[in-house]
Order: sequence, then C-alpha cells, then structure tokens
Amino acid sequence: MSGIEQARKTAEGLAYSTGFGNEHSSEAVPGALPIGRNTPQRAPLGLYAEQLSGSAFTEPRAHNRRSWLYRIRPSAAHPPFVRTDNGAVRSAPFTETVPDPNRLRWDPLPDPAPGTDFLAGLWTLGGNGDATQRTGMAVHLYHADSSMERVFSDSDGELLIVPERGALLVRTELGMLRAAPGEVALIPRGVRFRVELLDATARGYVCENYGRPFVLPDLGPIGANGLANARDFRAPVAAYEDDGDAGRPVEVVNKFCGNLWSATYDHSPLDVVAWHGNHVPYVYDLRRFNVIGSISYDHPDPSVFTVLTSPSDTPGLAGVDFVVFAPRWLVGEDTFRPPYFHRNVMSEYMGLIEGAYDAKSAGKGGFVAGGGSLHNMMSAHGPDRETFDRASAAELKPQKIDDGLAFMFETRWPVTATGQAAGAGHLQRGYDDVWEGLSRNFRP
Ligand SMILES: O=C(O)Cc1cc(O)ccc1O
Ligand SMILES: [Fe+2]
Repeated sequence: MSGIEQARKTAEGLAYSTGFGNEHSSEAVPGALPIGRNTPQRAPLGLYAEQLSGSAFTEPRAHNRRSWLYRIRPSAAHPPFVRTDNGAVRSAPFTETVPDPNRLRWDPLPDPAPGTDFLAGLWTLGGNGDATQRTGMAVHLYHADSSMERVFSDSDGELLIVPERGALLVRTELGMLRAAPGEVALIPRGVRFRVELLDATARGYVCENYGRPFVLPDLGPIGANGLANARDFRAPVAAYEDDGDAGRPVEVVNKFCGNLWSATYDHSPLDVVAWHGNHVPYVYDLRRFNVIGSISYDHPDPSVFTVLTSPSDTPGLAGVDFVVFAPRWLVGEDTFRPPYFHRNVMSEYMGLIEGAYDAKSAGKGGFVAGGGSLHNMMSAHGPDRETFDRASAAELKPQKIDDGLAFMFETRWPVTATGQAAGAGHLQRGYDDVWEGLSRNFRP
C-alpha cells in the first residue's frame, strides 16, 4: 500500500470530540488519563504528565487555555536546537519592503519542486506586528507534493490552515485531523504536528496569528445561534506514536521568534497517550457556516461572515478576523448586491478556495483559486468594472451564489509584503486595470 493510500485509510476512520473552547478529554489506552487530579505521584501506565499553556496561568477563566498531556517521554528530554534554514518562511516584524498602498494581486504559487513537504513549501507573503510581542499576523501560502516526516511546532502563534487543493492528514500531539479543501484546521501555539498528504499534491493558505487565540465572534442581536456554530468544531481524540524502547531519530523543527530551529529527537514527540484541556487543535467545515445576510436591502458589511476572530484589548477591534464568503442567497431589493466600493481602515488579504468571487472576474489573470489579493489599509477597492456593469444592470430576482468559496484574513494593521512576494513572478502586473473604464455617468 502506498504512503498516500495508508494515510487515507487512517484518515477515513477518524474520530473527533466536538465543541469550541470547551474542555475535552481523551485517552487512547483505557486508564491512561488520571482521574481527579492532574499530577498524581505516578501518572497512570508509567506516563509523564506535562502541562502545555496557551495563556498565562492567571488570565481570566474565560481566556485561560491549557492542556494536560500524558506522554511516553517527557518533552523536556531533548538535545539542543540549532538554527536551520528558514526556507521561504518570514516573520514579523516585516521589514524587507515598505508597506505598499497599492492594490496587489497574485496568481497561485508555481508547482513545488519534487520532494517538497508542507514546511519546505511554506512561503510567506507578508504580515504585521511582532512575533516576539505576540502581536499581529502573517499570511503564508503552501504547496507540497510530499508528506512531512519531520515534526513542526510554532512558538510564535497559532496556525489556521486553509487547504485549497489536496486533503491533509494532520497528526498532532493531541491526535489526528483530516482537513480537505472547504475545511480549515487550526494548530494552537506550540502544539507539535506533522502534515501528511492524502492526495498527490497540496496547496493552500495559512494565517499565522501571533495575537490572542481565535475565538468565535459574539453574536449580539443575531441571538444564541448562527454563523459558525460551536458544535461543528471537531477536536481530535488521543492517538500516539510509540517507537518502542529503541526509539528512532525524528527531526523536530520549531519556529521561534521568526527563525526555524531543528533538533533530532530519539523518538517521536507525538507520543501523547491521553490528554485533557482546552488548548486543542480543531477542524471546521466551512460549508457548515450559517450565513446571515440582508433580507431587505443593502449589502451588509462582511463582518457578518466572521468565522473566527482574534480579539484585541479594544472591544470590536480584531488583531485578525477569518471571514468566509460561503454559498448564500441574495434577495436585496433596489440594491447593488456585490461588495460595494470601499476604503477600509482594516487591511484585507483575500484568497479563493474554489470557483469565483462575486466582486471579481475569475478568468485567467483574474482572481483565481489559489491566488490572493491584498487591499491594504485605506486602499480603494471593490467590484471590478465587469462586475459593476453586470450588477448595476441585473434583474433583481432572488439569486443563489453557490459557485465559489472565498475567504478573507482581515487585520487591524497594514500587511507588509515580503521581498519574495513583492518581487514574485506570479504577482499580477496591472491589477489596477480591473477598475479601468468605470465610465463617468454623472448627468446633473
Ligand atoms: O473587498 C472585498 O471584496 C471584501 C469585502 C466584501 C464585502 O462583502 C464587503 C466589504 C469587503 O471589504
Ligand atoms: Fe474589501
């Protein structure tokens, strides 16, 4: 059986524990999870107890995040990490280019060189903030044709993985997740994981969130239900790798304050037999998103499409929001239905998982799946000319938008491109032209 077939067989039978932000618990071997205490004098079955903290010990209960892991070897037993090649990974602060007020758009990444795993194929587009201050975010893309054999963890932030092509099997310390295009997977800060490919190639986007962990947005007058529902988030159940007494060499790569560091362990660190807690990875199917929109007139702001938000200390002001443009009905009367022209104090990176986006043409050289656009703070954007002309003249019958899945990472600070993104061959030259020819129609 090929590696891909084996991984697919494993992924098919995955079990999950549901809910968002709740306390989960799981044991892969009966009796592995201590009952009634976290650190018994001797943990069950000869395991080592370890706490993994995603928040300061003293943060309010509503923000407090930690998981207790019961593992075959303690994480502390490892050789020194040494710097390794950062590849195409860049981190905040982003200083390779100056922040650009222009609208920018990229075609998809070119195919990866043979033998590229998820980590080698991680390519940073840009970002903001400072990884050492736990502020801001980075936009990465990835392309891969090989499963990781090494293990990765990110001390700088949580990783929201948005597959666009190819399903992934993500083996984490807390268990396995399957994430296919249309789903998103989140790996919390510090959790070690390995990405295996379930298809021949994989491609997608990653939001690295240096700031406060993503949570579900408040619903206000929407009420107790809607948008992304908590019960549709799936955390893994415990699953562990046991290399026996002899062990085996496993490379572990850690992203720390912007650089990659590597150590070769004598065993797999994915050796957690039982765990409980709320600092957990999860997967969410974007097709489960309950879309709320206008049923009278006008185009609502896209904040109604927020799946996850990373709050700042200012109420309503997110470090970064993850927003999805999912299939929905448009029924607005006397309304220009696609996104309006606008200039936004927040900065918008948009990607396309499949099909088309209702503000942009999707043809070659347009906004295509795997590509992305960056509309930085206050930059003027909105429907391209083709969309404006079509939507201004359209007959306003109820209309189902179900030919695409787009998303946005919307962030409070401008996104500064990396040198490789600003100079990329796949940066579209002449993006401004999509707004050319919007004719003067003023007839006083
Ligand atoms: O620019 C975009 O396409 C994203 C967007 C969508 C929308 O429906 C309203 C505002 C907005 O920024
Ligand atoms: Fe916008």
